[in-house]
This record gives sequence, structure tokens and C-alpha cells, in this order.
Amino acid sequence: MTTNDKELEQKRVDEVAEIIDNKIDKVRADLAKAHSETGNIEQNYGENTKVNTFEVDDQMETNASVQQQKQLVYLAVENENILNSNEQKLKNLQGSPYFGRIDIVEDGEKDTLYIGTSTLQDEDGDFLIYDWRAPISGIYYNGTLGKVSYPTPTGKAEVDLKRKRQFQIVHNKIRNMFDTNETVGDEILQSVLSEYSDEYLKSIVATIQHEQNTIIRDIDSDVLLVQGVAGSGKTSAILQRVAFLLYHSRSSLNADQIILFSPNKLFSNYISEVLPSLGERNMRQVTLNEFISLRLTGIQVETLFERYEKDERNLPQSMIDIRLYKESAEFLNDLEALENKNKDHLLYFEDIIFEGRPFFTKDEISEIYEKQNKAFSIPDRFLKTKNILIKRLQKRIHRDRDDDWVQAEIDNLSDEDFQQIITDHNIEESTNQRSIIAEEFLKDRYAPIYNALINNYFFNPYEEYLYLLSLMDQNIVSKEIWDTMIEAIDHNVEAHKLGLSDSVAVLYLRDYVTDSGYNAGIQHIFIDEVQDYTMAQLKYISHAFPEAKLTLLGDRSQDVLTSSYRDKDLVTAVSDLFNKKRLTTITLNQSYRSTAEITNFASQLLPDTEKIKAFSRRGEKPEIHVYENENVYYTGLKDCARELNKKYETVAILTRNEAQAEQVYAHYGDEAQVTLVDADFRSVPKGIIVMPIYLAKGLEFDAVIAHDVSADNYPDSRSRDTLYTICTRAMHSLTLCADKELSPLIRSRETAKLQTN
Ligand SMILES: Nc1ncnc2c1ncn2[C@@H]1O[C@H](COP(=O)(O)OP(=O)(O)OP(=O)(O)O)[C@@H](O)[C@H]1O
Repeated sequence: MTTNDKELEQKRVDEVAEIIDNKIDKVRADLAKAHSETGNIEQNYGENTKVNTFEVDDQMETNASVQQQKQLVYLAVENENILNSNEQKLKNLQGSPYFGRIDIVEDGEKDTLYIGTSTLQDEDGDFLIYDWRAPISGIYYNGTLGKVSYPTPTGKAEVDLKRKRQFQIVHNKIRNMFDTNETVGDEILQSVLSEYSDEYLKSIVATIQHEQNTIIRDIDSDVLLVQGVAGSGKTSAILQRVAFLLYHSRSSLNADQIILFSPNKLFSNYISEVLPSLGERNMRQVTLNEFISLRLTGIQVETLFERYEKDERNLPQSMIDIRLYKESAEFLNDLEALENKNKDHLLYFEDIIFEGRPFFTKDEISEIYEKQNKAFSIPDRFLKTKNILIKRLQKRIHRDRDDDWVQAEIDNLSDEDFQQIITDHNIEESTNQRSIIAEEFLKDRYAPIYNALINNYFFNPYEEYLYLLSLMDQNIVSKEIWDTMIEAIDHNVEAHKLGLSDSVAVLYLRDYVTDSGYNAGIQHIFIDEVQDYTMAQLKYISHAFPEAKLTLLGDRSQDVLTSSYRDKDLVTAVSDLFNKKRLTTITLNQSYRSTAEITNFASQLLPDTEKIKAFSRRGEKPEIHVYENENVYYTGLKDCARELNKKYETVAILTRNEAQAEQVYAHYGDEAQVTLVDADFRSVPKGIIVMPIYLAKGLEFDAVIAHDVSADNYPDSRSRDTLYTICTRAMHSLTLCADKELSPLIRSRETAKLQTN
């Protein structure tokens, strides 16, 4: 590449930068204008709705006018939103308008395309920048020079890729520029990965690698399972994939139809900037616990973290055996089969209480249910019962409307409330207007009953679950232990609590009997850290979102929360669970987060079968500090953190569990620059932080100190995943501190600098 090449490219950057600046000025002016228009319309709308509603004619006129005004407000707001989004996209291009260029020959014609985070056209409609998600841009990430193809609506198009050029442009100046035959050459990746960590994960759009691109652009799989080593870009790929899907299906998909199950609240904040930097809105995010708790209102569901902390203290074998069964997809199948087998069984119903008294008693509900034809399925019989109850409620409303107490209540209504009923229900003037008003009044009054019916509150899934458990012919543990377990759940439910595996089973059962609980509007579900999920949970999630395609990403070696009792092959288990769906499995072996020294050290913690490729970014060897006793240990740990903090903004001391994090923190006294991070934190503070590893899942830090890697604390292979996950959170510096004897998990000492104190 010649100096002249660079000058020409820089000239183009300058031109494009100027166009972007001009466009931003224009969009800002449009936005100011649109904003003041929206203000006017809104003000007008406010005034119109204040019109007299006491005369019927006025009222109708007002309704029509209000509708019209509402529409105007909607359009104005929509227009502003579009302008805002355009402005955001242009701002994202400012300073670094593109990162790639491809020269192609298509049907004998030469073309040069520049690729950036969004499309930019000049006045004549010519493309100055192609969106990275455009089909043709795929060539940039996938293709090596020569004949390549890209998808078009009419099939594959063949082109000859003549050149692939990468840029690193900062403040509109070309810092680096390379021609390459690879996906993205090492030089640019090196420079990106050497940067220090940030509060937020960054977009990898400019340096997406070949396998990552396959994940991002997959549109055919129902279930896309990614097994990727720590730091291989799984989370980054998910976010790029969301942006890709939003672009690819822009007429039929919006961000609200995508849900990401994330491991914790810190993580949600950590990833929150990527999509906006790509000009897209964030998808919905939920933790598994929030998802379950929202569906089981009034019950406190045990969190995975709480359970992990309890497991650390005591986890008898019988409990492991029961839990493994309850976490399997078969358990849910068995519950369903048992429910069906037992046609004569009367479901557990509940009274519907209204104003302190039963409105429908459980006897009445049971009687209706019993009368349903047993040849029908349980969900059918349940639905018929529900419909009869709704009809009875409607009859009751019709009957009660002429009762004296109702009439008296209507007489007592203020004029405004009276008119409100008329307006809300569009009641026209007629001879029986008063009866109609009475009926509507009663509907409002009885709305809680209607809601209770619609939401199936008259069915008690907890009792039903306990009953089915008692019927189970299991051979996992002795009958005595099984019965004790049922009793424990019963006590728990009385205290409005539920264990994690029971909660999913109750939900599944409730949804099965009541034929409800699914949301067909959601089109994509992403699950990060899928190794923390059980097959029962995955089965339930896929039942709850029947139309959604699933993208599952995990690392079997980072099974921090369940490896104490589970020994599973994630890929096989997931493949078995979704064997009827189009499933694609992708493996990522290359790790990008850490220096080669850290990755190589972390890899030797795992069995030799694990293949992890370190990225060729060099750094210091990890250090192991072994201390003679507890007193010197804590002084040493603190000194080490302080030293590191001089160089790195964030130093994370990571522990096995909460108690250990608290213990470390207690040794700090009130030192201001140290923060103990717990599950309620929304963002990671700077300075020295102390936290249990499960809260740091998915996150990364410049420098990590692994607390107490002694043989006591990490005695055997069951704690291997925890130690591995801790080590792989480090980007530039890793130190392991041990009180006395070093853990046997640390096999190869050559990959680290050992120091005894
Ligand atoms: N193609 C890439 N270009 C630049 N940086 C990348 C690329 N892929 C990954 N990275 C960087 O590597 C780091 C790890 O990525 P990410 O958190 O997505 O990995 P992960 O597989 O989800 O990790 P883990 O499972 O350990 O939490 C991040 O800093 C990310 O920006």
C-alpha cells in the first residue's frame, strides 16, 4: 500500500465526514421544528379534551375530535422518533464513519463499497457507506479474496472479491489501514483488545470474526446453540446478532419482540450501550428469577445465587438426586402424564373472594368441573369450567342491575362519574339507558372477579403439584425422603416461598392445566450463560414463547453455580431436548478477552480435552502469591490490590461466595476506594472491588485477584469451573493469592510466576 493510497483514503474520509456533519445539522434543524410542532399539537389536544362532556351531542363530537387529535399527536411523535433515530445513527458515524472497504467485480462491473455501522447516501442516492448488516457486507466478514457469494432475494449472487481493506479511524483521521485476505487482520484486533476495560461492553462490529459472523447472520435455525470458551465473544455476538436481526427483519420485528435472559443486573447494565452504538434500541432483558417471579406473583422464588450459597454449606446426596430429576425435562413430562392419567381426580380449586366473601365457592367450581365430560382433556374441562363461571358472572350482572342497592349506588354517583360511564362505554340515549348504565357500573365493580377468572386464580397449582408429587412412583430416593421433601415444599408454600426447581414445575403444570402462560408475540429468545439453566427451565421457556427462535450461548467450563452436583454435557442435553427443531451447534475455541499468558494459564485448569486457543496478545505471566498464614495473607492481598490499582482503574478481588467476599471486605475496614458488590448493584464501580464470582459472570476487568486459591478453598474438580471463571475475567493482569497450600487444580506452575511469602 502506498502513501498515495493513504492520502486518497484520508481525502475520502474528510469528504464523508463533512457530509455527515452537514446531515447532522440538517436533522437537528428538522428535529427542532418537529418538536415545536408536536408541542403545538399536544397543547391543542389538551384543550380539546377539556370540552364540555355533559351534553350528549358535545360528547360525541368531542370523542371524534379527540380521536383525530390523538392520531395527530401519534404521527408527530412518530416523526420525531424517526428523526431522533436518524440523528443517533449519524452521530454514531461521526469521527469514525466506516471500518471496511471491499472492491468487487460483479457481472463485469467494478465497484468499491465502504462498510460502517449504518447506511449513508449522498444527495444523488449513491451509497457512501453500506450498513454492515446489508447482505453484500457479509463478504467483508466472511470472504477471502476470489470468487465469493452473498444472498439476494432471488438467490445467491456471485462476485469476484478483489480487495479487502480495513481501517481504524479515530476523530476522522486514519490511524491504521491494512489490506488483508483474512476476516480481520491481527493488527487491528490487537489494538482493539489492548485497550483497557470500560464500564460498558463495546461493539465488535469492525472486527467480527468468521465464526462469530456465522452466529450473527444465522436466520435458518430454530435453535442456535453456541458452545464457546471464556472470552470468545458469545455475549458480543448476541448483541451484534440482535442488531442484525432487527435490520434483516425490520418490517416484521422490533426490539420488544426480543428477550435476552441475562445472568444478573450488573450484566444488563454492562451490555446496555452496544445496541444504541449500532443505532438500535435495546431488546428486553430479564433474569431467570425475575421471569419466574413475575409469573408466580405473591411467592418468593429462591434465586440461583441463594441456592448456590446454601449448596456451598450443605448438599446431601439425596437432595442432589431429587434435584437432578426435578431439573430434567422428563420431570415435567412425568407431571403432565400423571395429570392426564388420573381422569377422575378433582383439580384443586380455590374460592373466588370478593369484598371479603366467597363469590364463587370452590365447591361450586368443583361441581361444574365434575360435570364436564371426562373424555375431554383436562385443559378442555378446565376451560369449559372457566367459561361457565364467566357466564354465571355475566348473568349475575344482568340480574343484579335492577336491584335496589345498585340503583341507589347509581343515584349516588357524581355527574362526572355518571357521564364517564356513558363516555367510556359509548352508551347511547334510549329508554333503558339507566339499566345499561347499571350493568356497566356492575361490570366495573365486579372487575376483580372477572380478572380472577381470566387469570385462573380459582385453580391452586401448588396443591395440585404436591398432590402429583405424592402420586409419583419414583425410585430415586426412599419413600420416606420423598415424603419429607413433599412436606418441606408444603411448608415453604405456606410461607409463600418456593425452591427454584419447584417453581418451574408449578408454572409448567399451571400453564398445562389452564392452557395459558404463553406469549406468541416474542420472536427471539437469547439465553446467555445457558450452562446455568436446567433442561426443565429451557423446556418451560420454549413452551412460554412458542413462536420464538432460541439462541443459547454458554460455556460448559464456566458452570459455577451447578457444577457441585451436575455433570452434564450441555450440547448433548440441549440437542436431545430440541431434537424436533432445526438445531445448529457452533463451537468457538478462540478466546479474545485475555492476554495469551492469562488464557494459557486458565486453560491448564481444565481437562486436557478442552481446546482453547489464546489470542496472540502478549502480557505479563499471571502471578501466584502463597502466604504463610492468615495474617500475612490479608496484608499481602491488600498490598497487591493497591499496587495493581495504581496501574489499572478497576481491580476485582473475586471470591467463591458471598461470605468470603464479606470477609475480605471486613479486612479493609472503612477504606473508601474499596467496594463490596452485591446482587443489588446495577453497575460496577471503579477502584478496588470485592465480589463473589457468580455476580461477575459475563463481566471482565483489567486486573483480577483470585482470593484464596488454597487447597482448602478449591480442593477438587468440583470447584474447577469456579476457579476457571474467576481467572478468565481478567483482561490484562491476573494474580492468585493463596493462604498456605496451593490448590491441586493449579497443575502447571510454569505458566505463572510463583512467589512465597
Ligand atoms: N471479534 C472481536 N473483536 C474485538 N473484540 C472482541 C471480539 N470478540 C470478542 N471480543 C472481546 O473479547 C471480550 C470477551 O467477549 P465476550 O464478553 O463477548 O465473550 P464471552 O464469550 O461472552 O465471554 P464469557 O463467556 O467469558 O463471559 C470482550 O472484551 C469483547 O469485546
